[in-house]
Amino acid sequence: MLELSIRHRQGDFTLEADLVLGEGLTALFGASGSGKTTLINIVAGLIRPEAGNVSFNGETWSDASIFLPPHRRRIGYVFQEGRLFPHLTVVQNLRYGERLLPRAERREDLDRIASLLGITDLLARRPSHLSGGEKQRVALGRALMASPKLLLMDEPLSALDGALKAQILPYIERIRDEFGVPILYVSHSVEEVARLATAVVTFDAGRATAVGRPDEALAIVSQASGELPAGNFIEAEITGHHEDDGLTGALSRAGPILLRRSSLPVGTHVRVFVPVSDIVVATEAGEGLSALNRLSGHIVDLAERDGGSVTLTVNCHGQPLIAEVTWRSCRQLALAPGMRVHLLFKTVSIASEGLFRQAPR
Ligand SMILES: Nc1ncnc2c1ncn2[C@@H]1O[C@H](COP(=O)(O)OP(=O)(O)OP(=O)(O)O)[C@@H](O)[C@H]1O
Repeated sequence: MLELSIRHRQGDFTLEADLVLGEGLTALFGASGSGKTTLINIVAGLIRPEAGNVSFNGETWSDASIFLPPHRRRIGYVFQEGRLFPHLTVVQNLRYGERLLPRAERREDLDRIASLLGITDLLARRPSHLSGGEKQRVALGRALMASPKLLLMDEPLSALDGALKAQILPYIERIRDEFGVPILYVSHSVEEVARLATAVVTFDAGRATAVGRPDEALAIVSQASGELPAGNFIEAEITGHHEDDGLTGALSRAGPILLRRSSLPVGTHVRVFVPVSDIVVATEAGEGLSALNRLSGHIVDLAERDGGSVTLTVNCHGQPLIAEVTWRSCRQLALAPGMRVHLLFKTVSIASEGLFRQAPR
């Protein structure tokens, strides 16, 4: 567990963070210049914070009198561009990762890591003979070879194009799921956060805030980034594939959901993205509608927005969902906090890119 309570000023900018981060992958998300890299550098021991403490699993890394240098923290660091050593082969780059470790502490097996990352056939090559995606997989392998207690990834995919990113994401998922090493992951991409994060910290002008559940954080993140329309991320588990009509069923806390046919196996945990604008609010469960998805819950919040609309937050059995209606609909339906409503959306509102596979729980 990483505990961080710090304040650090650099020029006109001040970073403040009071965080407790556990297992899994914590995404650090925020606008450019909001302090994500500064936080990563403080954790890595590259910056000593002006005030406060950093500790990991009970060991103090930084306080008023202690400042552990980076190599004593056992951290793996993966940068935007892999920063491989050009004169070393892939296998030598991987071995370099463990050079600072005493022999007795070398836990990682090179063959296992190479096979996990799909780089076994590349071991004899030099970085100049690798693609961008292959280089980044080697960089991940080198970080793992150091048997790190914590992995820091600072936008590891941002230098890659969309297709390459999609190839690397499953490897990062495997690291998250199979290594049991906590990961701090800086990203500007909602898609990466939706797919990878088990926790989210948002950054706003130097203020770092842990946001409760990832699905709530993602609603904030997707709105802030403009990358996706405002939407809901519903956590669900694939329950079955309906061969007769080509649909896939999933079960969320809010109830069953029908998706377009997916190739994900039964039991897979997913986050399902449903755009706010695709949700229809009804006070009665009507018949004769084509929308296959009908979830119900109680209104917990009504917030007026610019442009004559109202944002509703509905608690559907513990799954918060956001919908937007016009003021006119809000008045006509007499929507008010505490009222029970039904939320309808079409299966086709869930794009195949809006289905994000999750770590098993
Ligand atoms: N050495 C420094 N001296 C003074 N100001 C600095 C220094 N390093 C960074 N800053 C400022 O601190 C702020 C936070 O920078 P940081 O790199 O942590 O942001 P970030 O959220 O990682 O941004 P990006 O997403 O663009 O990488 C910025 O306003 C930056 O200009």
